[in-house]
Amino acid sequence: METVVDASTSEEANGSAVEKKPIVVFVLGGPGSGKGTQCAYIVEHFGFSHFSAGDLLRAEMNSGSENGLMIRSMINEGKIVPSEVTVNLLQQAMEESGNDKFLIDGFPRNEENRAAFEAVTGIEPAFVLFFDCPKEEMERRILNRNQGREDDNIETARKRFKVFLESSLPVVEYYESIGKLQKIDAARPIEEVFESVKTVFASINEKVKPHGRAEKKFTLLKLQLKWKMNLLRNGVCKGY
Ligand SMILES: Nc1ncnc2c1ncn2[C@@H]1O[C@H](COP(=O)(O)OP(=O)(O)O)[C@@H](O)[C@H]1O
Ligand SMILES: Nc1ccn([C@H]2C[C@H](O)[C@@H](COP(=O)(O)OP(=O)(O)O)O2)c(=O)n1
Ligand SMILES: [Mg+2]
Repeated sequence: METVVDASTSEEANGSAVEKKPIVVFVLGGPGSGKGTQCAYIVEHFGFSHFSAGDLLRAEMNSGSENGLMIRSMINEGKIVPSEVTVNLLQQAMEESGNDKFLIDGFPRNEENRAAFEAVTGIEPAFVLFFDCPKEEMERRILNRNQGREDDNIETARKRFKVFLESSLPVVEYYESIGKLQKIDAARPIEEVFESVKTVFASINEKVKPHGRAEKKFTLLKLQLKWKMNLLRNGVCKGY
């Protein structure tokens, strides 16, 4: 499988200026495949900021915001929350982080998520990690997770698997078709899975060198400006 790295640089339309772009890695896999677990290790070893779309949605749901009830009912039905909400939360978290290397976990979960993120931020992932795990193993892990999540019950888990097959797998296949997918066998012990993950990151690390402090700040300022311009052009949620 080919690894296509958006090597954090891109040519401007006029071909002259070379701009540093934030590095985004999407982390996909069925519910319970081990995305969050592996992301914690990646953060430790490779200096990324980790944002789980599900965690951000749960925080929003518990914050008493006007979207709270809608988010809760979607999550408990195993459905995917409208991209407008999720992309906003991700964008805000990225802006506030001060980092320019992001692991986006559990996103994009459908084509709408994928297109909205790209339209709003103008960012395409450097590559996409996909944790491949049999359904029975994911089910076991979810039922043993013990994090007090309302959606970690057998009925909701089955609905989530169905949504994963119908809506998320096509996105995984899309990234495979453009050579950006890094598939990892997730049905092994945590340390073994991480060995494979490390190999993927080590091989791209040379090209995805951390930016210096000044560069980071400049990249972030440019990013914020670009997002604001995208918002002006597209409206807050039109064009999704
Ligand atoms: N490779 C693994 N083998 C066994 N259990 C795992 C493995 N990876 C994660 N787990 C456990 O499975 C559950 C789901 O993992 P998590 O990282 O939350 O998955 P996801 O974010 O994909 O839903 C957690 O309780 C976690 O400790
Ligand atoms: N991009 C996303 C990510 C999660 N959600 C909602 C729907 C998902 O079933 C829940 C839980 O997602 P989360 O990634 O935390 O779940 P897992 O870690 O895969 O078990 O959140 C969403 O609507 N859109
Ligand atoms: Mg998770």
